[in-house]
Amino acid sequence: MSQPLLEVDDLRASLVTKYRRLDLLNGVSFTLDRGEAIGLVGESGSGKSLTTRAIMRMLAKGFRTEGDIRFGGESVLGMNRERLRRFRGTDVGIIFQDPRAHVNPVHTVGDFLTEALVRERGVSRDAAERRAVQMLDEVGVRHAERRLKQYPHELSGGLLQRVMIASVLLAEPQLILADEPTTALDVTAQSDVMAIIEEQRRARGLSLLFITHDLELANACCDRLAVMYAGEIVEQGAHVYDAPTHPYTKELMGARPSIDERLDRLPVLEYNLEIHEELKARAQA
Ligand SMILES: Nc1ncnc2c1ncn2[C@@H]1O[C@H](COP(=O)(O)OP(=O)(O)OP(=O)(O)O)[C@@H](O)[C@H]1O
Repeated sequence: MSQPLLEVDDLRASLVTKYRRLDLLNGVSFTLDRGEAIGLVGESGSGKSLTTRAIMRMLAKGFRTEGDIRFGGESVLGMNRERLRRFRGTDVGIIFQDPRAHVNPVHTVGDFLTEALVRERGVSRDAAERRAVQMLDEVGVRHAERRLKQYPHELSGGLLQRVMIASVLLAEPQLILADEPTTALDVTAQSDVMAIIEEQRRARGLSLLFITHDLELANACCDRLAVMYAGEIVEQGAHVYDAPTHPYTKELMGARPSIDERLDRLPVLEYNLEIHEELKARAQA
């Protein structure tokens, strides 16, 4: 069998202060193959974001990380500063919940999209702009050339999230890490943005680590689910949604929104049509 792209093995994170030690991740283990999507699901505070920050070595000072994280067989915890920069900037693309918190408000969309290409890859400004326009087009941003001249505050949240997706794809990563990428958006933008991430990921054969509290959305987009509770993965696999075994997963299933709400939120993709048809039939029954 080929080696997984990402291996997380007995990951532990604790916050150590002068007076106490808080164990927040208690032995998280999972693997992600090339081209595979895994949904890391759990309620607020279960440890999803800490897990992703630990993978990216972005935990704040005071955290102690133990365990093993390998990317393409290489230890992430052993990466030197330069390698870590490439890991974060090129190997892995991160899409965050709130795009506004991750763009410089005084830089244009064009500057944001072309900066890394020009500075890190030596691409000429003209060529970088052409690539940016093409990528915006691919993620469904119309009037792309005009958008390059605009500032983030001139764009809606959904549009800005598409710009973030374009910027991630321009770096040609192998893994996309999406941390609640649609939570801050309105319902229509949510399903559009998720559909774009999914289309692009599948077209490019990328792996996806999708962090969400939304079990249904994760099930619609991912090959496997891993359910987190209190800093641990309590259950994982391809059949978690259809046949949950852990009481906490069953509880999460019970807390799902109504069928109508669920229909609105799911991205309408070809491979999801079956789920939509089933939900519609149940709504009409
Ligand atoms: N800097 C910190 N100091 C103290 N506790 C922290 C810190 N960061 C996270 N925690 C705690 O770690 C636990 C896991 O947090 P984490 O942010 O990973 O949860 P989450 O599942 O991503 O939730 P959410 O969906 O709300 O982001 C929570 O109990 C949180 O309060």
